[in-house]
Amino acid sequence: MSTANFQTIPTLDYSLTADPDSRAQFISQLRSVIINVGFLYLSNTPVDRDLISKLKHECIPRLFGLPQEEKDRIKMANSPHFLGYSRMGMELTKGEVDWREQFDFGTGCEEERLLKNGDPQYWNVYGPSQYPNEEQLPGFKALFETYLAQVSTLASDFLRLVSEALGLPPDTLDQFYKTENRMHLSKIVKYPVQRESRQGVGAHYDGAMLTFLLQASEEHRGLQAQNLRGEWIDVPPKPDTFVINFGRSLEFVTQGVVRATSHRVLAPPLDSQTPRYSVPFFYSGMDLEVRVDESVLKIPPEILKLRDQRGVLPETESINYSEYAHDVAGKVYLVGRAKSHPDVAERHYPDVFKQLFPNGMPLHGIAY
Ligand SMILES: O=C(O)CCC(=O)C(=O)O
Ligand SMILES: [Fe+2]
Repeated sequence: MSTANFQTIPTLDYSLTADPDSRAQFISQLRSVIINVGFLYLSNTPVDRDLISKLKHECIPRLFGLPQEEKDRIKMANSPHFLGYSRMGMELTKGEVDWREQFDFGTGCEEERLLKNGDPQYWNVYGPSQYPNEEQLPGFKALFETYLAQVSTLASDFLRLVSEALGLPPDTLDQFYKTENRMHLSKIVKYPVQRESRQGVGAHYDGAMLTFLLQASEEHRGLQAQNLRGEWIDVPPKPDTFVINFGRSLEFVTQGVVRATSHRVLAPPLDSQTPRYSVPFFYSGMDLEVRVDESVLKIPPEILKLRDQRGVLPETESINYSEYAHDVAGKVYLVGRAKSHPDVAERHYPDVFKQLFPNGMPLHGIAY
């Protein structure tokens, strides 16, 4: 199947997992993909198609069409949990502006967690989301929460398939997700046609073990993944699929068997008539105290051999999340969020901000 110098992204059919014979075929395809590509389309998932259609065609355009003052009312700078609305130009990747407007939402965590003196600051990364007023966007909160619940279940089931593809018992990776009250992060993103630069999102790795991406504008390319030769390969929207990719935490615990693949988004070209919308869901609610570098899994030699045959992962243009080599997952998450959103960090985590930005606020990270 796919090789490490992939030119296209493979599609896996989730319905194969329903039957024991075809399930084995699925697991073997998944094994090749996690080792060599680190990106796939997943078709025939149980996530409700009507729900997705409503989200794409009704909710998302209305969400971005809200009056600016209602969006600013729920701005991310209000939230120590890095949840809420970010205007265009408020987010950085590798210190450069990402030209996207977005809402960040978390799953669960309706209540604020009350921290006591001495509790680690990163416990505060979980907390309530900020939703627009119900009157302004009737039904949106309920619909999006249902969507997130369905994708969370899919992600948790998919993680078991990954364990099996690694030649391990299905529940092996569940050990990193034991805490009851955890939060997964999702975003609803708009990449407008714009003139400043083509950086929709700069080259990066994701941190969470799994990302489930809904490409919500069928007419737009833009997402690209980097193969072993360093070439940027298009990941165009494919109807009725999710794009799945794997993050640095999973790469660490699997001794590099699973590829965390560098990716980026190009903003729509100037002759586009429409913006590009997407909805990434990060299976990010790992136990905050986990040190992934100390939790490396014992992987059967025949699987390690496949990794070695793939070859060494090259330097890519992505550099982020190397902190997993020495920090607990909660700290890595906090630092990652603070680098992307310095204005939020300055307000809620001033000492983290000072460490990361000793020369003060980067040009475009100023709180509005
Ligand atoms: O919008 C997309 O298609 C991907 C976004 C992404 O890679 C991210 O937010 O981590
Ligand atoms: Fe990403």
